[in-house]
Amino acid sequence: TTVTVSATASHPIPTTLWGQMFEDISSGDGGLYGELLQNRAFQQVTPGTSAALNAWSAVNRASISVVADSTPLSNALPNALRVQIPSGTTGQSGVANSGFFGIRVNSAWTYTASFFYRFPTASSFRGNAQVSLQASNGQVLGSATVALSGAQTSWTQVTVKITPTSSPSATNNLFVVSLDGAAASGQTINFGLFSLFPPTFKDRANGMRMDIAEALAEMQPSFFRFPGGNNLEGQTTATRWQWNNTVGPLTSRPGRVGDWGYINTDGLGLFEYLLWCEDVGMQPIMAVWDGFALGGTSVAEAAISPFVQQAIDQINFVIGDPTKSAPAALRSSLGHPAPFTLNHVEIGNEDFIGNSPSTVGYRWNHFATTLRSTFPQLRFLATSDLNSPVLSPQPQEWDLHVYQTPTWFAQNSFMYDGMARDGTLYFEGEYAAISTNPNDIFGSPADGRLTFPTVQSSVGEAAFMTGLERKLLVVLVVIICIPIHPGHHIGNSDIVFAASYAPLLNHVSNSQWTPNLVSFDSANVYRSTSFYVQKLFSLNRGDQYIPSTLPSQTGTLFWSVVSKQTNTIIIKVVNVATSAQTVTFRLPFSGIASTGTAQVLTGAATASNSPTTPNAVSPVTSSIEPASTFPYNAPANSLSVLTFGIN
Ligand SMILES: [NH3+][C@H]1C[C@H](O)[C@@H](O)[C@@H]1CO
Repeated sequence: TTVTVSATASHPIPTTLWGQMFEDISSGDGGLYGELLQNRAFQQVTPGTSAALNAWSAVNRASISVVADSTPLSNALPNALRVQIPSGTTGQSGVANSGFFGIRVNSAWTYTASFFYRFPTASSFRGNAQVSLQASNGQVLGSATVALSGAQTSWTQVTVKITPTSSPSATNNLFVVSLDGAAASGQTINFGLFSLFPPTFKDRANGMRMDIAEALAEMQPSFFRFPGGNNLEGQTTATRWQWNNTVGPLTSRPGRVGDWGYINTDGLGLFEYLLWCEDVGMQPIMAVWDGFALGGTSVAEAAISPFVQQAIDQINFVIGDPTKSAPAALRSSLGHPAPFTLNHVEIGNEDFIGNSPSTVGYRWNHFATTLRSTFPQLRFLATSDLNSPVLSPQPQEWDLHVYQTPTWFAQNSFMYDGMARDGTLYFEGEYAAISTNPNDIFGSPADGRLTFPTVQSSVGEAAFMTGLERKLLVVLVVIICIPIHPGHHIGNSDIVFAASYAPLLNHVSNSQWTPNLVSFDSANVYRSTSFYVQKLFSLNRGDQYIPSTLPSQTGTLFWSVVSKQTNTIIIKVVNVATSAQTVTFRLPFSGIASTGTAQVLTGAATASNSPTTPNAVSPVTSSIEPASTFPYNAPANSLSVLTFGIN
């Protein structure tokens, strides 16, 4: 295959092209969000049930139960953990939390632990609670003490620091709050809102788990879509994600039953998402709920305006003027008086699911009409099927999703070339090769579903991504006597402004969806082969697109050429075949450097990075010798990023 590369760029590469899609799908609580305790505040549980005690256990004969406290910690957190220390107990007695399928104990870290407590009945008890991290055999790995008083009948919070003395490799450790059984014999204490945080990314209070945050930041994403995805929608209108329930003190956050089968604490809330975007250098692509819940209910047209108002308030929390808007004033009071960066707001999620198409017409109309007139500087994304039904007002931007086979992705890198050129922009908001079975994309692993990305699925995605990066061949309508300046183009600009793999992140011990870009357990982060593809594209995105001979749409070799600051050329070559192939580039540039680098991701088609083989496949860097006629031998199942200087 010979590829002729143009001497001049045709388009700028949108700075937002590569980024991340996030929702809490075994990825927020117990994952990116730094809180290490599961069910820390007994949110959304039914007192007296065993489910209410999820992740909690009694230590040394204490009797424990979740109660609806007669004087609740807050309106948002009505439940308390009642602990009764039995009479005649010797040794430490109390409660233990097992975390999210484990708790990593690291002696290099200082943990911050806290809880609220009150004595429902005043007592003469004065004594210490021991707050500790313990191995499963009871060995104390780190601990601190805090004085409790039986005179304390109203809620009060205590906080301690714990620096473990060892770093066991085992993660089946426990967080324990206990009292001396003899001293506390017969005492009853109510506890609420426990918390255990390790150090966080950029040391943010209520922040992100460092190793996961660092892995995500390593990809240098330019945007972050949140809060969903399905998890925006709620199974019912009442359980939808509501921005105002996710901001302010944790005692004001009731949590919600999420859309992936577990309770969300909403400790990772709108303000944390926005600070996270700033910390990583991403702009938000923020969704607002648009009147459809996944259980199938749509808000009636006549009842929709309060929900439109809630979306206005959510947007004003992000960008409003604190002197004019209460939500903006709330943002300011939380420490961010300046507006956050926000350019794109998505209205709903997947408004093609179930019966949502039957009501998306009026729902979109009300949300888009009102929001566009309220915030003319923002662009709003539709997420229904493209122009089906036809929406009014016409969407400025669409979020399209595709989950398919590796072969589909390899053969559909021209998907956007046929899109109408009418100024509409596209966000490929969710895409991933998730199954090798075209007849059962969303099936089980036994039926072709991937548990982790494989080299084959990742390379298929890479082929597709060369198409996202490539802009439509510019059809230059030469208008007589209007000189076309080199580098300028008329008729068409890039139409894909953003793309993100989905889902981004999952806990391997409790997945709701596979495969994912990054996986983790309580102590490790697993970067998938698709993560490396995303990272290679993101870190080598260049700033100008350079046209070249088009690949064959159904071939097995794909490429895209970009330039960076005019003096660097980056060629991405994808070979989805199971044998190596040579592609010869005809390079018209002057001053081609004699050496350059190749970063190559390749391996056996079914190879994956996983907990058992965490580093099976990662990019390997070697040198290349580019020239005006430059043959490159692309390995089987590979993405190669070739970089060299020109002048
Ligand atoms: N069903 C997928 C589509 C939806 O938007 C996401 O929540 C799911 C996983 O990425």
